[in-house]
Amino acid sequence: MQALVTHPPPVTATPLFDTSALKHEHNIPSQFIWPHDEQPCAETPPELEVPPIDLEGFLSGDKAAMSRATTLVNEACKKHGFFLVVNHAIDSKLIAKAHEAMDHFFCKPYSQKQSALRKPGHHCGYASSFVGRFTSKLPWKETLSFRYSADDEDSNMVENYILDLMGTEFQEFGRVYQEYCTAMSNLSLGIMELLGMSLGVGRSYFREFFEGNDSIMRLNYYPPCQKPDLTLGTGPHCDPTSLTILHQDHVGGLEVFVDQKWYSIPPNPDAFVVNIGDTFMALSNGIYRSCLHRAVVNSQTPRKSLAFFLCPKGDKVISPPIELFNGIRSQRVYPDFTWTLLLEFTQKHYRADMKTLDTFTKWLENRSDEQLHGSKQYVKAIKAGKEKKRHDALPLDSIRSDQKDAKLKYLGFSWSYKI
Ligand SMILES: C=C1C[C@]23C[C@H]1CC[C@H]2[C@]1(C)CCC[C@@](C)(C(=O)O)[C@H]1[C@@H]3C(=O)O
Ligand SMILES: O=C(O)CCC(=O)C(=O)O
Ligand SMILES: [Fe+2]
Repeated sequence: MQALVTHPPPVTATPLFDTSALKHEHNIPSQFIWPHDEQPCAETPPELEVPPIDLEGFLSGDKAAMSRATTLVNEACKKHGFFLVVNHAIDSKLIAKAHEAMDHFFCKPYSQKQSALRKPGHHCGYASSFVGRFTSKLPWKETLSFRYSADDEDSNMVENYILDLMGTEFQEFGRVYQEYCTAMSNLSLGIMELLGMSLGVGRSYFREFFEGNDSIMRLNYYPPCQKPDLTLGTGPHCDPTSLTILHQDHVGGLEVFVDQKWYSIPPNPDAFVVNIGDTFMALSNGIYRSCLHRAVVNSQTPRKSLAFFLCPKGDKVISPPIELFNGIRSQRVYPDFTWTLLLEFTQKHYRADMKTLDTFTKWLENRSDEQLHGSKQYVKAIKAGKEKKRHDALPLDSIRSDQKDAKLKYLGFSWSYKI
């Protein structure tokens, strides 16, 4: 398992990588070169055949359209956690303005973008190739991330954040993304109705769960790279968040891992790419899969993508509705947790990849043992097999299927089995 704590190298040792400055460089710094088995395919992989979901049809209440949409979403989310949404009613002019605003920011000199620099351990702000955060397998991208809250009292959070960060020159930028994030939040609630229906828990369950969402908007800017077969714009990962609504520009580069192979997702300006994240996989009790995906770069053209990461309020307990572990799938797959804790895990302890949720579960258990019994020595003794666990919690894999009601309680999360 990867080291849980990634200490950034001492400031003096951190070489300054501005991927935009490196776009013509043929001699790529080694920190950007990925291990051979993770490097992108030499040829663009085949396109994934994904039937687009007609959201307007579903929301209209037309029985045939609703049935088709719920069936397609159920199949896609059980198989790979990815689908396309069309007829989404998002104004194409707003999408175009969001892409233009992005160019306005990323074309600024590095020194100006640096004023928005992400602070260590925090997810908001500007990052370039994540220098100082990771020491290898650096992503070939620049990003700008900020929070969006659907609560009324925070109705201008995005606009105010951007104004504070970048000044009045970016006032219009802030207005565009305030409007764009509000549109994404409303779109995601419609998709939550669809997911609720497709899982058989009703239209309102997940819609209500995410009404007051506290989400993340991320702008991805991928400069050209002269060694696109050795680097990655975004490495293979599952989003730790609940649902991602992504709009990619005309360039292409998003790839999804299905049936042990990578597939490319061709750009479609009229569609949003939607993928299930780790948190919704837990909310579905593992019935829907968190989508494994990555982004490749090219040697000619910058690529941009707008990613809206739907997240619940930080303190809501991530626990599946009982209907999802009271029948066919009789056991809980993941423990209760909060998004605040999982977000902290990805920002301070672990680089999100395709194993984040499993690693997080183990981290929670170890952390709870330490907290419960207050000693690292205890955990070390457990690991050395010198001591039995002094509480009724059993590791997930040792739960016997005949257990009627094993209550496993850890600090920070709890789960119970009703079999
Ligand atoms: C909560 C988040 C962490 C990341 C941004 C959002 C959702 C996706 C995550 C990420 C993109 C997964 C791949 C690794 C990562 C470090 C990245 O390449 O940006 C992740 C983001 C992050 O931790 O900043
Ligand atoms: O840029 C893309 O197409 C994908 C980006 C992504 O997966 C992410 O930001 O989580
Ligand atoms: Fe992602």
